[in-house]
Amino acid sequence: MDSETSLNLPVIDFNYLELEGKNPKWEEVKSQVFKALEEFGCFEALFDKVPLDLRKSLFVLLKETFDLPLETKQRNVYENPFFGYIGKGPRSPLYESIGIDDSLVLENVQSLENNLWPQGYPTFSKVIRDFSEQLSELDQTVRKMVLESLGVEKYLDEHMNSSTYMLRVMKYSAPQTEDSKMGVIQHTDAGITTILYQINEVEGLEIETKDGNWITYQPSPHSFVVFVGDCLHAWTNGRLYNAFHKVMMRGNEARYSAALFARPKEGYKIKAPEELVDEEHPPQYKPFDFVKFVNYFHTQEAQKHRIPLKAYCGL
Ligand SMILES: O=C(O)CCC(=O)C(=O)O
Ligand SMILES: [Fe+2]
Repeated sequence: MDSETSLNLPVIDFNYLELEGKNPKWEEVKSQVFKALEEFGCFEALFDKVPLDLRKSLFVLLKETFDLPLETKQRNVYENPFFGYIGKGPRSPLYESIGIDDSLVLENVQSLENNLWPQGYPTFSKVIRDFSEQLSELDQTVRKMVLESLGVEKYLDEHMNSSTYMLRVMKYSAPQTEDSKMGVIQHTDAGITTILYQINEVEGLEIETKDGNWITYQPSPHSFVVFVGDCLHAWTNGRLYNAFHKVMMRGNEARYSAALFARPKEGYKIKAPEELVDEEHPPQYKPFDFVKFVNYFHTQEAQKHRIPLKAYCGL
């Protein structure tokens, strides 16, 4: 691939898409989605359904949230690596985040709200919930298109019902001159899909192509980045690619982002449907439980491997 001319993510327009029934626009977008996810493992989605007001409110709220005292944020620390507050660490000294599990359910967001603001802050919960719901719509559209493209839409209900969402909001502090610029080290996302929104227009996200070039994503208030995670890569028996990505900070402004992660529910075994396994496509992974895989993913042993999923259950 010519590294000078092709270093842009595919851009796919989800505006004016009719969701009901088969129509030419749906088919056109669907084929763009599948091609992008096969080749790049991700794409930039134009999706104006999320109102700009909501995005602006989210920015204000996240600044307020991360400006709270560390002790307040740390009231939300749990053993489970998905949940709650993750503070700056030796491997990612600029990064902090808060994970809100099942953030489409208002009560879940409210319990975080009450922890952060004991006097209450209903706008926080409403904005987080509404934003999560809008992103989940885009996610469901993409996953429906993937299953249709593979001719396995009969599994759509099972596929959707066996997954759950978490919204993670993130802040990357601006590096001081002598700090490393590393925001998040290169990784693939472990779950099914990720819909990422860069809240302020501070660059930083970089995505690796199959041939080892890095694309710098140019943030825009109108676009979201959709990623295939390890579980969808495995479920499609390797047909969809799971791209490495990382965050490198530059400049002197903090960066805020939010990501909706779809992941399999605990106890659900990820196994490629039989339709996707044949002589031409031999099975690539043993069936696995996501939670057990993530526990492995966080071990030092897993970190030695470029592709932890292959080390864990590759065939
Ligand atoms: O903040 C970003 O742009 C990327 C974050 C990320 O890759 C992740 O949380 O998995
Ligand atoms: Fe990621």
